[in-house]
Amino acid sequence: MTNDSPEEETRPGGGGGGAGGPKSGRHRRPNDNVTILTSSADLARSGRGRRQSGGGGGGDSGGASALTSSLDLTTSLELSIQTRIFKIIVIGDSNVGKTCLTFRFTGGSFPDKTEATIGVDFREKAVEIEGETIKVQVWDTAGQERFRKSMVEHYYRNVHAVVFVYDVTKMTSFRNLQTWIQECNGHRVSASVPRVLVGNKCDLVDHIQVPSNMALKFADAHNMLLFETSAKDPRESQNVDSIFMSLACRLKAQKSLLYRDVEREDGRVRLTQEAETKTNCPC
Ligand SMILES: Nc1nc2c(ncn2[C@@H]2O[C@H](COP(=O)(O)OP(=O)(O)OP(=O)(O)O)[C@@H](O)[C@H]2O)c(=O)[nH]1
Repeated sequence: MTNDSPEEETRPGGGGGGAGGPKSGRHRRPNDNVTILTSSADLARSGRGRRQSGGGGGGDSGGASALTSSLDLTTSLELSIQTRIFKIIVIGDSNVGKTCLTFRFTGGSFPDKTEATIGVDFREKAVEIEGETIKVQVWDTAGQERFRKSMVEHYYRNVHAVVFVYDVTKMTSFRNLQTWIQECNGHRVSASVPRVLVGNKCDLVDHIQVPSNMALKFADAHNMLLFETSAKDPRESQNVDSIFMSLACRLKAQKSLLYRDVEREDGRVRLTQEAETKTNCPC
């Protein structure tokens, strides 16, 4: 808690480790076709956000005004419904930096001060991928058992992607990943839900306990991509973005879970589940 392309299935190879330098191609940076809209204001500006409806115009007759309001409302409804939301949960031991990573992605900075997350904190960011605005809803979960036990069911319900985080300077946080994965599996998260592994605090180069090759082996064994990064080091901010953007790209390429299409029938709006979507997301 603060005070405050689908990813290709082929895993890039190579070694290398600490923050800052080239990361052996393990994580990919967002392609130029991917735009991050930093706030809900951006969302509105992009023409996809909610529009204000109602409020009669100067010379309109009552009927025309009502019709305009009705059309505005329909348009507004369509636009808001058409924005897909991807729920991504961030899981891992207490103190590994889950809050800081989510803060870096959604707020673009490193929080001055953090406290243990209680339950869950939600952070959201609108991003544009191949011309579509998508809301990435990040669930920053509590690492401490006592702050999470009543919430666990909610974490995994309708989740679209899972980010497992460990602290590269703390071997126990890496060893505990097994438990986090078991918990995730225990909540019947589908195999089609993408998972990634994140080693955080790479800026602490003199204190690294988890070698990159060990983490890579673990990631391979669990069919996950590995990102080694730092929420603190501003030079790593693009890599932090890449964690979430790669997932968003991959999710966009999959069948949508939340997106609903709007169909009109006799002037009425009908909501239907979206059919399979095919994209060529370049991420
Ligand atoms: N050096 C360094 N410190 C970090 C980094 N990320 C987080 N921290 C520090 O690690 C501590 C814990 O960070 P949080 O983001 O609150 O950890 P958390 O995983 O959310 O913890 P819980 O809410 O208890 O689950 C804080 O003191 C952060 O300042 C990083 O990349 N580098």
